[in-house]
Amino acid sequence: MAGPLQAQLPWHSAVRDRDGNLWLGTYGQGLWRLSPDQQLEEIPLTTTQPGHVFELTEDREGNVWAATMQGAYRLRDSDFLQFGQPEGLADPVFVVTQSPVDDAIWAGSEGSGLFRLGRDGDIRQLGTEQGLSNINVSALLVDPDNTVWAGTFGGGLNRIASDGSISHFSVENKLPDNHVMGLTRSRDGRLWVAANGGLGYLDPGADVFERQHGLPETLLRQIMEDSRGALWIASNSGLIRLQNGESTLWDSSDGLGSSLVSTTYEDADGVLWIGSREAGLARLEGDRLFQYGLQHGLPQLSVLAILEDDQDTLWMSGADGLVSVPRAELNAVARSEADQVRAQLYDETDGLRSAQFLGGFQPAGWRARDGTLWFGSNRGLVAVDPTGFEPAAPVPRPLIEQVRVNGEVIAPAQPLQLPADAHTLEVDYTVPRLGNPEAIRFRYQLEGFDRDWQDVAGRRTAYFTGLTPGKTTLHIAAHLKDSAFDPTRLEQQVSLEIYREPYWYQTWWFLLLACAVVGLALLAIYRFIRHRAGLRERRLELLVGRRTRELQIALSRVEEISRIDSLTGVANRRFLDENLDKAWSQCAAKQVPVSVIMLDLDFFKQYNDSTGHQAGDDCLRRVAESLQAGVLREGDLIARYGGEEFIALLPGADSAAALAGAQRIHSRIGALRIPHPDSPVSDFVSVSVGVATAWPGSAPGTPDLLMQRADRALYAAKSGGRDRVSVWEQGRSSGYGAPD
Ligand SMILES: Nc1nc2c(ncn2[C@@H]2O[C@H](COP(=O)(O)OP(=O)(O)OP(=O)(O)O)[C@@H](O)[C@H]2O)c(=O)[nH]1
Repeated sequence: MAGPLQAQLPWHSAVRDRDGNLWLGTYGQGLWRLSPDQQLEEIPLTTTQPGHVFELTEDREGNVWAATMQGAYRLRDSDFLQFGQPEGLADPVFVVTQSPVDDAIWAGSEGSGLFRLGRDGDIRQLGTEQGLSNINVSALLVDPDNTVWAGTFGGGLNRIASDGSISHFSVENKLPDNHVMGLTRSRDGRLWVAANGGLGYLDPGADVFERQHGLPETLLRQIMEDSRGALWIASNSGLIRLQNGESTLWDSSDGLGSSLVSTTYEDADGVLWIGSREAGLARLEGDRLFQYGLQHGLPQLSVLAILEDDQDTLWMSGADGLVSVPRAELNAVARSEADQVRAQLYDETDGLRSAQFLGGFQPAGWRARDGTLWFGSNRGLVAVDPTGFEPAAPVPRPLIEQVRVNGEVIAPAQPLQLPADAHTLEVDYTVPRLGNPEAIRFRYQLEGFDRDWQDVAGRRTAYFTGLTPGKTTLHIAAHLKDSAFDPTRLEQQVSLEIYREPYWYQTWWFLLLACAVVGLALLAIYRFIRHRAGLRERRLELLVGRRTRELQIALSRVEEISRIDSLTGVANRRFLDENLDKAWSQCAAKQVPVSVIMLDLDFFKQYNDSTGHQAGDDCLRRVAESLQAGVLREGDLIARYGGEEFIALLPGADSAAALAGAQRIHSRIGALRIPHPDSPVSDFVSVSVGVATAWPGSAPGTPDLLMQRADRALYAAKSGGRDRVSVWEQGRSSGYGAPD
């Protein structure tokens, strides 16, 4: 420390910062800084009060903090050297270059003429009073002999000799136009001038400009000679290459994003970089043109000056700030090896007085011999020392400052317990970073709520409504505004576990219960339906059974009806016919005889006539009853054969048995003693009976033949006098029991 300093300053506090500066806080005499090269300067504090500095400290980001009566001051060196009006220069600066002889920086301003910044910090201004043709200096060139060429906007070209004398060139010296935009000296010694509407050149030693023909009629801005000797001219109609007197134009039809080309730069590999006012950066390698845009990671689309530092990083000034991007990354994108570059954008939040740089004139930026990069901006000259450029301090983990539920502040516990009626949740967070808080960007994501990270830029509150009950986690991440957000960088994230109580109807046990109740109800409904279906089935079965039985009864009734004679109740003729055939075959099988008794009421016509038809029916019924009742053996069949004629079928009965049966029948009917007043043979109803017997198993014959024989025997009984029994015999029928 300098000895006298102690005596001069009543210092009260001190701190040595990371750059070796000693900061001294005094009582009543403000804040002072002693640089490592022993330069002492007062650091102005914006206070009207006497400068009492009680305490000094440096934070981990390199900010120096001074505690004063009026509060705390944060003091921080800008990463940029700036020369504007406060430093004795002018705003705005169009062009900047450096003398190759004395390293002085020359700057051309709009409205304030030309400035020279000497290495000793001396600033000299040249205006019309010093002989400059115009105070809008729009093009600059310093020759190796320290001759300065200053093109102006409207006042032609000034040549400032090393002795300070100024001479003018204008359209009178065949300058293409008095609005000069670009200046360069090609390797053959020619001075080229790009002007509004044309290109001209001044050969060494000549006093009159020559016009370069064959170029498009447009606003020409900058001229650059590349390593192969071709001239490249940035213009408002595209990029023009002039080689061997021939011009070639690249414009938007060739893939350039915009035809408003503002600048060009050739890198060490011979690749041409093209800046445009509105469409970003393009890269031309041979014939291959690649246009970069925002999608490739460029933070802005205006590129007004392109410079390169020793680390092969391109620095580009634009309307929204200064961008740095490694050239290798740009190459990788152009070769499809990467999608995006990692670009840094510097603007007011990084300490720039204005982020609006100026371009279109030559040179809009200049790389000084010490590697410093100079740019013209709206607020003066900006110098960047890329080597001393500190990378941005890493962004620390965000901090949760406050949590509000339904507008009420609650303690931010882990996990955060929220009541069931938590309708709104607000979480305030920040990053404990003391320098440039605007450079921090935030994102957050609520698990199960946000599908992706929400980009909330600089907002430091997360707001949620309609939180679902149960557990979730809020993740909050911070990153620098220029660097791409990387969700895997957990060291830049903080997480807050949240548990929202469910309402009783949202609890698991209630849901379980509800499920069980619904399940049981469904089961009950199912069983009820099944029970009903079973009942109906059984009822149907019963019904079907009953109907079946009824049907069977009806059927058997029909069957019975079909075999019973309705008047007398004995079998009818159809049934007899069926049974006759059956009895015939059975008797044949058993080798037994079969007999038929055929009987007919005598003079029944007369009976009907004398007693009436009803009495005739009754008579027939009584005869049938008598036949049915015990006259025959089991297996015998009585049938009404037709009218007043009956048949008795006697399987197994031989002729003797049949005759005996016939006689029994005859006697029983006679014994009924039914009066027959008109019968010539008896006073009572009588019958004539014919009997026939056959041996189906041993003698030839048929049932029909048996019936015919019985009929013939009956006929014999009738013709024999009636009221008698007649047996069929071969050749004749014999009569028995006829009344004499
Ligand atoms: N009341 C009544 N009469 C019947 C029935 N079937 C037939 N007859 C009558 O029986 C009579 C049969 O008459 P005929 O064939 O001439 O014989 P018949 O008078 O008995 O004289 P013979 O047989 O020669 O003794 C007819 O008058 C029929 O109308 C019946 O079901 N009911």
